[in-house]
Amino acid sequence: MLLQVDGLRKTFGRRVAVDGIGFSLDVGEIVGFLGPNGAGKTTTMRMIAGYLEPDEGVAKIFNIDVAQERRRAQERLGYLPEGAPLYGEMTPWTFLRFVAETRGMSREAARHAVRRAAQDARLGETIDQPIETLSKGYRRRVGLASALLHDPLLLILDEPTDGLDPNQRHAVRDLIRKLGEERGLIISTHSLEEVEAVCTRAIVIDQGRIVADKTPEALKEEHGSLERAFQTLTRGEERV
Ligand SMILES: Nc1ncnc2c1ncn2[C@@H]1O[C@H](COP(=O)(O)OP(=O)(O)OP(=O)(O)O)[C@@H](O)[C@H]1O
Repeated sequence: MLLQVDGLRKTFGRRVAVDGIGFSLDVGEIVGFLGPNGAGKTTTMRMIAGYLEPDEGVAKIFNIDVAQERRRAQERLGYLPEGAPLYGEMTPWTFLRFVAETRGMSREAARHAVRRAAQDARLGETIDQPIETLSKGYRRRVGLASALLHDPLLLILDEPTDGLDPNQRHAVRDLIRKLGEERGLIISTHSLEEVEAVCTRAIVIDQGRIVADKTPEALKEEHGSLERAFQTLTRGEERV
């Protein structure tokens, strides 16, 4: 099993952000986290990626407990946070080399890893262009490439197509599908169309809990459409 999550729980003050989330994931699966604003998607992803400690529960990547052996677990996953920071004046090449070296790779290994990640993220000609001059779509690909540098089998992407125009969205979705062939992916999205287009499984989260975990087709069949499923399964109350 690539990823096993059991009973994850996180509170911030009196607010329960994640309230007992559990699921598992295998290679070849692309899981979409769906849910209203504030449902707990990002908090769950951050706990799985080892950037936030759960109050309760465990996440294990290839049986490695993320909270107990954070570094070993993180070597096996790539995480693209929402609005990941990039250094605008650097080119993707220098930025990715920098990230690879801060990850402890030798110069030679870093060069090799950057070349492969740039190829996997389809950076093409933009590799030598300052990041601040790139379109949002290409900047997102630079972020993706940085998550792919160490060739992880698990990828966690927080709203990877948010803010992109339809063409760029299409291109990044193609990329996600391709990456998902040999890896396990979790993406969060507010786009039901995206879930239908790329996800093999949809996990609907509401108020910190999983309220559905099935294929997009099964959700559609049960509720008539994904939109209806979303409306029925989530309470739609606005959270801060
Ligand atoms: N660091 C924090 N401190 C306090 N509250 C937080 C913190 N991070 C998240 N929360 C709260 O936890 C709840 C879940 O937030 P989270 O960001 O996980 O939701 P989300 O499903 O990713 O939402 P969105 O779709 O808006 O990105 C929200 O009520 C949020 O305000």
